[in-house]
Amino acid sequence: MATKNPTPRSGPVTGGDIGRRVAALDWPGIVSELDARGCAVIGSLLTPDECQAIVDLYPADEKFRSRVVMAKHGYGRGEYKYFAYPLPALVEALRKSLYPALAEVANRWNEAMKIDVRFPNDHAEFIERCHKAGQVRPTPLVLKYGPDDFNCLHQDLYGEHVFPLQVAILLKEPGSDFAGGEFVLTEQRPRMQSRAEVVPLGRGDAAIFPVRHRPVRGTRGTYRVNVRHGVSRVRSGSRYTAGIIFHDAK
Ligand SMILES: O=C(O)CCC(=O)C(=O)O
Ligand SMILES: [Fe+2]
Repeated sequence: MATKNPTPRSGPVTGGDIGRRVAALDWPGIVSELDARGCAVIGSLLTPDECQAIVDLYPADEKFRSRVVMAKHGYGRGEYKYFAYPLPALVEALRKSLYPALAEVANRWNEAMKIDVRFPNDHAEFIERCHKAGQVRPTPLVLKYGPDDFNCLHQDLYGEHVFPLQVAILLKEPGSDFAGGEFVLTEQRPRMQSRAEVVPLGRGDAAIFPVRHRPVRGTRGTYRVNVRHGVSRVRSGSRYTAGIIFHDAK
């Protein structure tokens, strides 16, 4: 399941190296995991220093457009903040460089699910489509969980335009920084009960998963499986994640 990035580098958190790092990933392996299971893990996409640099941004309110206290909305327990534009260089580089390979998957999936929408291979072009439709607010975010915090199963839909895949990067080390707090996906097939998958992540690992649904081939053709994601209860310590969502919000 995990595709290891062989050369994670440490160094300044500029985002300058991310494009090359993403290009060097085993994309055929990632794509075949996405097609077969709906989820793929990129091992060590970010270095520990890069993870910490994102965690360190969290208190800097000027970098964010809003803060959400999850319990207030019934979303779970814990909090998150959406970045403001311009995004930090590292986050912008991740959003831009991860997009093109995922757009190819998204286009194939939409074709399989008989959904007419197709995605350009350049993220800036897709964002222009969002902005023209009034989806102008950036969606990349940082989530922060403490003891007993959790994230209810949900889908990150923010308007008419939806890019079908998203990425979550774990920024803390399970086992030492926190316990519990597993990343969970559930899949609901038509007329069947839901099935859960726990996705094991280490610090710096990135999970790629469907925003809303994915195609699964059955005996009577391809059908849509409804997917939701969330986080189980953090048993102790502090857990942070960075979420890269490719569509913007109304
Ligand atoms: O904290 C997590 O692992 C889940 C984050 C999440 O819901 C997201 O990135 O959209
Ligand atoms: Fe989410």
